[in-house]
Amino acid sequence: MTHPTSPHLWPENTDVHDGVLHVNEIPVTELAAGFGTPAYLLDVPGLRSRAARYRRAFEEAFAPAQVSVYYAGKAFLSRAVARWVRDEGLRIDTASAGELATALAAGIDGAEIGLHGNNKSVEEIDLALENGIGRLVIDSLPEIDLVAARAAARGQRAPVMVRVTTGVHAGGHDFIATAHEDQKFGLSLASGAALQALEQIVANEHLELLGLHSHIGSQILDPDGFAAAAAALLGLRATLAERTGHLAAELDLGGGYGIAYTPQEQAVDIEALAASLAQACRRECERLGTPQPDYSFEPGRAIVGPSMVTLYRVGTVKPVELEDGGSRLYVSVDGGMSDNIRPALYGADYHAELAGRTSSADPVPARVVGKHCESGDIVIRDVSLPGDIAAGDLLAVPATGAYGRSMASQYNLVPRPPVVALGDGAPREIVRRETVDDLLALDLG
Ligand SMILES: Cc1ncc(COP(=O)(O)O)c(C=O)c1O
Ligand SMILES: N[C@@H](CCCC[NH3+])C(=O)O
Repeated sequence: MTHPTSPHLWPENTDVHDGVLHVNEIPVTELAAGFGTPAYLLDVPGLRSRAARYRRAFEEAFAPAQVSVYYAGKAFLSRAVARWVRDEGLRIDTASAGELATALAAGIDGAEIGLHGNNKSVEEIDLALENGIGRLVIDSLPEIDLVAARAAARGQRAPVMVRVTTGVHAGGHDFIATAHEDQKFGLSLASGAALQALEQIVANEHLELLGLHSHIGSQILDPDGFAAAAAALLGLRATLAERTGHLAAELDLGGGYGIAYTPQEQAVDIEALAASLAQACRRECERLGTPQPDYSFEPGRAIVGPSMVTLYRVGTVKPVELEDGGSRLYVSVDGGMSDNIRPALYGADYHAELAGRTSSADPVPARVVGKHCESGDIVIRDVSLPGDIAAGDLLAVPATGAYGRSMASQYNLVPRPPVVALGDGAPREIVRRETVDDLLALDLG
C-alpha cells in the first residue's frame, strides 16, 4: 500500500493499493458498487482520533484550568457522530432545534449540549430548557428577557453565556468571519452592548451567567486572532467583576481552526496553537490580576472536515479551447453544488484524485464540474488530472466532511448523497441516500 499524494489532505486511514483508494482498507470501487455515488465516505477511527486530539491539545495546554471541548455540530451532525465524539470526551454545540434534537436523540445528556443562534425561536429555547441544556449562548439584548421569561415560566434558572463581538477580523472569507462589527452575530464590545448584556444577566434571578463567548470566524490559519479575542474577553470579564462583583467562571473561545483543502495548504498545528493561546491567556490574567477562568472551545471543521472524502463517478468529459490558446478538460461528476456548496459560496478550493485505477497518462489542466444547471456549479476550479480520465472513472475529493452534507441541498431535485461510515464494523450508511420518492413525499400535490 502507498499513501495518496498529499497524505495530509486525506482521512487518516486512507491508502492506495494498485491505484485504488482504500478507506479503512475498503476499496472505493467496492464502496461505489455497494452504496452508489456520489457518497461521503467517513473514516470513523480518524474522526474519533481527531476529536480526542483536539480535546487533549486544549486540556494539556490550559491545565490546571478546566477545559471542555464542544464539537460544533453545524459542521456535520448525525446521531452516530454525536455518540462517537461524546465517547471521545467532547460535548456537543448545536445551533438549531434540528441539531439539538439530533444530539438528544443520540442520547447526549442535555447538560452536555450548548445552543447557539442569533435568532432562536421560542420553541428552540423551550426545547433547550426542557432538556436541561448545559448552556444557551445569548446573542442579542432582546434575547435576555425572552430566555429569562421562558425560564421563569418553567420555574428554572437558565445557564447562559454571552457571545461577544470582539472586533477581531479573521477567517478565510467575509461570509465566515464573525467577530468584526458589521455582521449579525453577538453583542458588541466596542459599543458597550456586551457589558450591558452581562450586567442585565447578572441582575436577573432567572439567569445564571456561566461566562463569555467569542467565535471569531472559520477556516482560520493564522492563530493570532484567537489570542486577541481572548485578551478582549478577559478584559471584559475583569470589568464586569469590578462593576458587579461577579467574576465569570468560563471563557469559550469558539471554533474556527483551519484545515488543509489543497496540497499547498497546511492545517493549523493545534498543539502549538493551544500552547501559545494558553500562554497568552495566563499572561493576560496575571496582567489583569484576575484568576484564570475555565475554558471551552467549539471546533467543528477541524474534527470532521478531514475525516471525509466525497466519492463521485465521472460522466461527461469535454475538452474546451481557451482564449489563450490552451485547453482545459471539463470533467463532469454526478453531484456538484448540491453536495458541496462551498466553492460557489466562498470560492473555496478543493483537490481531487482519480480513485479507482492507476493511470500513466500525462496530467492535464482540468476543471471538475457538477451536474446542475449553473455554470458556477464548480467542484474544483483548477486541478491536474490524468489526460485519459473518462466516463465511469471514480474521482475522490478529500476534506469534504465539514459543511458538505450539512449544507447540501436538493437543487434540481437531485437527492442528497449518503454518509457511509467506515472502520466501525461493516461499512454502513449513517445517513442514508435520499431518493426521488423522498423528494416526492414532501410534495403534497
Ligand atoms: C459559534 C460557533 N462555534 C463554532 C463554530 C465552528 O467553527 P469551525 O467549524 O470553523 O470550527 C462556528 C462556525 O463557524 C460558530 O459559529
Ligand atoms: N459554513 C462555513 C463556515 C461557517 C460556520 C458557521 N459559523 C464553511 O463552510 O466554511
